[in-house]
Amino acid sequence: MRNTMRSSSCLALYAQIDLLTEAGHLRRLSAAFARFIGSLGMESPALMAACVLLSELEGRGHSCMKLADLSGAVATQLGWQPEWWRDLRASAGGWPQDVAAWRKLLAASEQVWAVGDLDFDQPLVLDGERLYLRRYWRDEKLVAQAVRERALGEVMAGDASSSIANIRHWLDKLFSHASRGGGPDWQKVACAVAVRGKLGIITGGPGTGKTYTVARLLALLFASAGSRRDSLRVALAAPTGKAAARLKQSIDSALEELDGKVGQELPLRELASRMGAARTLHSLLGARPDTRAFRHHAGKQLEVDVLIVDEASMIHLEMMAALLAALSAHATLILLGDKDQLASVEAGAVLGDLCFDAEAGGYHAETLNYVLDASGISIPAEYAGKAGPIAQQTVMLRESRRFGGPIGVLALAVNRGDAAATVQVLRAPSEGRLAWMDPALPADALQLAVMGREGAPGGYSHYLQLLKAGAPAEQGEAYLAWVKTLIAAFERFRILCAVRDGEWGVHGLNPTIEQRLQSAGLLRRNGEWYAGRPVMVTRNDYATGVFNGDIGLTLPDPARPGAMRVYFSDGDAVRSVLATRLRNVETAFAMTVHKSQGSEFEHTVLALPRESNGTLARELVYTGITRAREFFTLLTPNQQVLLDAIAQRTQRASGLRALLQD
Ligand SMILES: Nc1ncnc2c1ncn2[C@@H]1O[C@H](COP(=O)(O)OP(=O)(O)OP(=O)(O)O)[C@@H](O)[C@H]1O
Repeated sequence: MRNTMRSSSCLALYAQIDLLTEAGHLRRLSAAFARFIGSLGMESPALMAACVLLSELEGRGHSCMKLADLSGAVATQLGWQPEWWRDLRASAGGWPQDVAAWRKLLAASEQVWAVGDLDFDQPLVLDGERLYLRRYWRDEKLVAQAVRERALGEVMAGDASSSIANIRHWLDKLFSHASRGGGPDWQKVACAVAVRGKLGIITGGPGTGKTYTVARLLALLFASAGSRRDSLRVALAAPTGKAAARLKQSIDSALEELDGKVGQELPLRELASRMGAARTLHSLLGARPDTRAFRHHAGKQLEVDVLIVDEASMIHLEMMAALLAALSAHATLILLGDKDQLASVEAGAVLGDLCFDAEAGGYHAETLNYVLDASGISIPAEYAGKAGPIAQQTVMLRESRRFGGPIGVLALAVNRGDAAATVQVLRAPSEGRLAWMDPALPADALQLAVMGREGAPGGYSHYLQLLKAGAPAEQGEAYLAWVKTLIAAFERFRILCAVRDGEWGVHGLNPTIEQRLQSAGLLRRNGEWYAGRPVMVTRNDYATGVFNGDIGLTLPDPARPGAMRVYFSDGDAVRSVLATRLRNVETAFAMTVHKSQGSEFEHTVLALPRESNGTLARELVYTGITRAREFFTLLTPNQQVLLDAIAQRTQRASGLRALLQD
């Protein structure tokens, strides 16, 4: 009886949810989630609608839903058409008027734990004016508490004055040059700040020297470790294998160069040789098949003293919570990343939240005095302020060493949201560095794939011609050297898409590029696994050791005539898997901007779709542009989509920022 009554009040809503799901506007998961919550207690249409919206927002990376957004902003966040929103509201019958009414309704629901009330482990959590899935609420609390404790914790153990003198000695040695722009040397400041506590956050755009700085920070940490120097355990990690390999390579070469500089005083080369390979966060934490739990956690922490994590913008909330739980209180955590890049695909915008004050600085007098003593640098008064504890341990690098020229200017204009300047840079002469195809046709993308463009020739022919020239006759090392050359040539060019579906999405472009390369005589497709097929792994596979986002090239197996293997670059090494063993892969001539994070290509092409779907934002365009090392080409079938994207910032609902600032 109760069930029938319960369901009948929600019949119209469920019918509407089903319609929206069938039309592809809702994830099937969202409807199932709402029904599941409904099965746990009294169903009310407004609660069920809130569940559907919360689940949709989670799918877009939001860790919670602000009740204030239920008056309409949610529809914009989801990129919904006005009529979908209108129909959903109408089918719910009454829609709570305001935040207070929503709070009252949710707090009275037996499926919701209103923080402060008795906790029955309900699946939904109402914290102030935000509604959460319980695990995200828990993760936000954990991350906030752990980073605050680190930032507020012990600074400068031992005899502080002698420690500071030692830091000053080493910083002067490691940063013997003057800052180029005449302003403070933020790289030196970043090292001083990071070495004083258990948390250091270094953010900055591409080429601002994050890795350059962290190599010096590492030397400084060794130098300040005193008698513990020889046993200092340092681990390097990043969200993807590729980013981890890049981090390791850059740190190794920077330490090599520094070794000459520091001389006998610090056996840097020897200390660095004990560091081991950089790992993905999954591998560092000990991911296990078929479970979200890691081998390392609060009860079995990582055995490291210093953990350096690159590309931190890609770390999602759940991963950051797991990482912080697994890191002991005595260990130093250094996060590197570009706060303005796209946030993780999964929920959370952790680096963005942590770096909220990074641009302004917001340094307390205590921080300013410490930096002056430890580095001799007087941070200008405009960066003084009253920001929270995390900001005191955060430094933004502001001068790009590598990323000057038109691409750098374009990235800055987009990052500022300056549409006029963006169009101006795109239209200005750039000696071939930049090209803007507007309005673009899919044929332009195909042409770029086959031969590049004027000023940036090649496209995918770079590696396909090498492939055509053939493998060396010998197997073994000679074959692997050839594979490495091919992978490096493939990595020179890439087409990035803002979306997955449609003619301008990866699903549309990949098959047409394949066909075009074939008709140009650059590819010989004979079946699914043909020589030269680039693939991206779409799901972690522990059996074959390949992970979501890994990119490999399909090539003949030299040991087995007729068989194909997929070769993945692994730092300096190459590993391979028999092609037929790879189950979750897709062709990767075109890939999404999201998946391109942590990679750079000599020539990057960014293709925007014809229609704005409301979710394209500035961070996506900025991330796409900053994947280009030498040449950038923008394809816009409709210029307005670019302008709309630049005008829109990704605002992910999260309570983390507020928790960090308390
Ligand atoms: N202070 C400096 N003096 C001289 N060269 C520098 C300095 N800082 C950075 N560089 C050089 O600038 C280039 C870019 O630096 P680096 O790779 O560290 O930047 P990054 O911020 O880590 O870039 P990415 O965003 O690609 O990770 C490197 O070649 C590096 O050696």
